[in-house]
Amino acid sequence: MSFLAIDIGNTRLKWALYASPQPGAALLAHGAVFLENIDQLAEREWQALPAPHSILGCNVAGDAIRRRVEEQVDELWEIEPRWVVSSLQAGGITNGYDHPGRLGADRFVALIGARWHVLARGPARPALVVMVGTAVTVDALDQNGHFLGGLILPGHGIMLRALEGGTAGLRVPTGEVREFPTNTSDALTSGGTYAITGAIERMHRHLSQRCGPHCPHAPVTLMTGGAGWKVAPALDLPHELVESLIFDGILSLQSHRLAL
Ligand SMILES: Nc1ncnc2c1ncn2[C@@H]1O[C@H](COP(=O)(O)OP(=O)(O)O)[C@@H](O)[C@H]1O
Ligand SMILES: CC(C)(COP(=O)(O)O)[C@@H](O)C(=O)NCCC(=O)O
Ligand SMILES: [K+]
Repeated sequence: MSFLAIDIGNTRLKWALYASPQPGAALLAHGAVFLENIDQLAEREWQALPAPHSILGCNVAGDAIRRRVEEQVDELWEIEPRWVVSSLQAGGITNGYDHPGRLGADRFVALIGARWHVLARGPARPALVVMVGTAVTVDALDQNGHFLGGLILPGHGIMLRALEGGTAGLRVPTGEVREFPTNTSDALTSGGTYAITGAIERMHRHLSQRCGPHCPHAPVTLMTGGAGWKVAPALDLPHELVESLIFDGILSLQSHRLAL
């Protein structure tokens, strides 16, 4: 009953083949390709994979990309991939967005993955769910699994490209994160990093204040996304890098679906 999970972001398509559609299932294979290379998935990354029994994906890169990925699946297997659509509730969370269907599917499954991690470890507690990708999202889940809301801000790459494009003097190599940057490269890298960590620290404060009085457990901060490792060292909060968070959410959703 192997299961293929697909996460399509605005920079890369990530995929993971599991032995079965349950959280904690054995990981058989996984990979990531930049979006410009998705038309080679069938003849490269997926070519030697055993046919999965089911496929569930989340996509925030638009319908054209989704159709191109479906063509790659069709080239290899007789399976219709299913795609996550954000909704009012699923996988143990409730969605407080004004229009629940408009929450990015990757954010939605990351929240479900975070809820699974929280409950797998012990008593229910709030969670701050940070995804550092093309964009950065900082989402707040209360101790009951209710999504309170979240921030969207530019990822490092977009910030730097915006600054390069909007100025004459900021085309410089990447620098280091410093408390008091003394050159352009360090100033840009530190500015971008602290914009991201500052937003995370601010949302952590909001969530702690919201849930503090009647929740014995402080929020847990779970970070994921391709650039998470770059930001984590500068974050002034206890946190955990969970590379598989989105896939954990997709697995949880698929297991609920099969349980219905
Ligand atoms: N191999 C890589 N090459 C370039 N950038 C990478 C790589 N791996 C991770 N990144 C970083 O992670 C970001 C993409 O992360 P990812 O989580 O895949 O984004 P998305 O989900 O938006 O597609 C890039 O903007 C870059 O900062
Ligand atoms: C915010 C995002 C662009 C993040 O995408 P990513 O950085 O993972 O490519 C994506 O979650 C999205 O398109 N959201 C829809 C709008 C919203 O969530 O409000
Ligand atoms: K993402």
